[in-house]
Amino acid sequence: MVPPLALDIDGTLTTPTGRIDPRAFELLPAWDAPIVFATGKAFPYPVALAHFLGREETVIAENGGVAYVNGETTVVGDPDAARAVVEAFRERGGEIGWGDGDTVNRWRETEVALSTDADEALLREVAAAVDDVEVVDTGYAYHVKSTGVSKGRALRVVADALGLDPAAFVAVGDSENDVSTFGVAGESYAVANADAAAREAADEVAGKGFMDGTAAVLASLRERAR
Ligand SMILES: O=C(O)COP(=O)(O)O
Ligand SMILES: [Mg+2]
Repeated sequence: MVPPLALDIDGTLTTPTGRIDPRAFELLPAWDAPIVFATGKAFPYPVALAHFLGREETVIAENGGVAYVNGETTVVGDPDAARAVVEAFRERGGEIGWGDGDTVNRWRETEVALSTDADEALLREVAAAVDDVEVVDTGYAYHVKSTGVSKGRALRVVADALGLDPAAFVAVGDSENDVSTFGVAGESYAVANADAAAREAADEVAGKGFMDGTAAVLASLRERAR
């Protein structure tokens, strides 16, 4: 039996230019165990991915602020604290950096994400003055979120709802927002493009980056299950 998976999206299932790698559509629909899509993106993104892969919509969004399993949504964290930090950042001249429309934050319920073009030093300075709020750099965005919220915590909630031991999961990811997942899953892999925090936390670093790395991990898990 192949193991259940906790898969990060950006940097892990994508190409270096941020598209979903087409191999996701070959490898994931037939995976014969639960897959949890665990992302920093807002709730609709992993739901849509699962939906269009024909998988159960079992997802962790907003770095653990939102979890969805068996039709039930769990929301944790303090969005007001995160929004207050971003408001103070703006008052001091900072810009979120997504331009008009901002679909990145439109459906976000528990945290705020800023472009990597945003003034990181100013953001960190403003956030440091507020209790229980932190800035997480995924390489794709700066996330302003409650400190207690993490993908790993949410994975415990989701695994419990699925009747699985979190340690039964194999996790694959690429950045500091995956470190908590790696701590909860029984086995963890950082893809080769991963940041230092993810590489350090993972049981193994894949020889290849992005979906090349993830596909190799999945192939070896399938091989082992034979
Ligand atoms: O939204 C981000 O910043 C990163 O998303 P990810 O957790 O799927 O890599
Ligand atoms: Mg990622």
